[in-house]
Amino acid sequence: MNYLSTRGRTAPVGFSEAVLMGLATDGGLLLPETVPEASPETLRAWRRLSYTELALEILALFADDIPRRELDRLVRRSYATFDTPEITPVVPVGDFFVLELFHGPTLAFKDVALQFLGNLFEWLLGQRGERMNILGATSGDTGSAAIYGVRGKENIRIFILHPHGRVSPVQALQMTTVPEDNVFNIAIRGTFDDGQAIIKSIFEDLAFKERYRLGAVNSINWTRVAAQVVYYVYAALRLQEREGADRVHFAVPTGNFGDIFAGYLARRLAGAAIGTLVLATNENNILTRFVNEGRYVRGTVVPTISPSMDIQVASNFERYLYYLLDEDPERVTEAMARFAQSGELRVGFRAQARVREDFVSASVGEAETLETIRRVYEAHGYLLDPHSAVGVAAAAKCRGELPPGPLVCLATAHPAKFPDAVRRATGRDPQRPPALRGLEDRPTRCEVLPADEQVIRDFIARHAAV
Ligand SMILES: Cc1ncc(COP(=O)(O)O)c(C=O)c1O
Ligand SMILES: N[C@@H](CCOP(=O)(O)O)C(=O)O
Repeated sequence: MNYLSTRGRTAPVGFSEAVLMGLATDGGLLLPETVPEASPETLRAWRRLSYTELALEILALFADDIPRRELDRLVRRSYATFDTPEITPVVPVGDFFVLELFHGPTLAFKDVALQFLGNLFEWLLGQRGERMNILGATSGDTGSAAIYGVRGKENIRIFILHPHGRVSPVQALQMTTVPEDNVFNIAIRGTFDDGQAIIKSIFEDLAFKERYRLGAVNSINWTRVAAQVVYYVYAALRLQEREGADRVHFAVPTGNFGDIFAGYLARRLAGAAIGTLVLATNENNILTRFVNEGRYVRGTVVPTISPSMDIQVASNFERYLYYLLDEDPERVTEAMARFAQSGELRVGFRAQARVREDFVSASVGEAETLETIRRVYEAHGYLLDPHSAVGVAAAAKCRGELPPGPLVCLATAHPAKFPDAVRRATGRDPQRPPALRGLEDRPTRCEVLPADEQVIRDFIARHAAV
């Protein structure tokens, strides 16, 4: 399988190169040259597979230059760190289902891809006798999941930028209490969008990227998306088996558009099993406005009680745009340049109609999020974190637009990562799982720096392994 850039000016590369390249050399994002489609017979056979077996089948479609035995070993090792053999259990809650994606080491959906990517990086670098300095930006969850994915790995150092004071206290502690000296935390005085813009700009400086052998852990990296496709297919097949459902709908709390883009690809891969995708946003609702009005207009980031979704410029939107603009890299390049300049991007009526076929969308405010946590807890004894609650609330708003069939709401983080919001909603503190106990008692390491690209470059130059 070859990977192409959304901007068309990077020579096609194989999977391993794509993993190491991260951002395409022309500043675009890598995509497989064709999206594989599973036949009805294959989907039926996949129903019998465990999560790890299914992950192997799906990842093998994308990672075809990794020997299958090695891929199998990497997949098993990655998911052995989860606290349930189901990896991503599908749990009934009233008249919908929750897909619990928080059973990995840092209690958020990011672990599903980042445990795998950490092991994959280590293996690829070991094969080549190379080292890597990872550079990432986080609004709270990618950071700790990436750090836990590579902590202590010999040939890797990791630099994570998070917005100072804009992640939850638990998220900050998860990142900054990791003692391994290959981990560097940087709290920038700015937003996640500032951090993401800085890292993309640094990756675009190919001489710097090459000199410091920079790698990406954000959903810039194709592996992130590929590994997230698995749980959509897994949940849909489980419910087809258990409920006799034809098609399963998904509600996805969305920020950087990585998770729902994985859902979009899962539907292309397993079209017969996956129905409508509900794109759920908090007050930072640029994507909802795009789906409902066809205009993608950058706003100011508003801090919310679902801080990991406090994003205005959604990185993976460019990957979706590539398909929307008929896989024409010139049009994507032009559209992205226009957006960078004016902060606005519009698509025509035909494209808008396609968007409406791909997604339904609603934006959810703070009061509705809290009310959803309270209502679901009181009615079903199930505690949602505020991000997952945005998904559940948006799905309720869009219910009339969904054809018949089971609805699965993605639970993207454990409620204990956001105890303040949960307490406000329900009057009780979520129980802390063992992974979070004692965090406050550990020493922290973090550098607070301005959101300034040159300052970040200097920091990397001082601490990177070359
Ligand atoms: C808990 C949680 N939910 C939802 C999201 C949104 O996911 P995405 O950025 O892939 O759209 C994030 C951040 O990525 C998150 O950390
Ligand atoms: N919400 C994310 C933002 C970064 O998204 P990514 O999927 O591109 O890594 C986070 O928790 O950091």
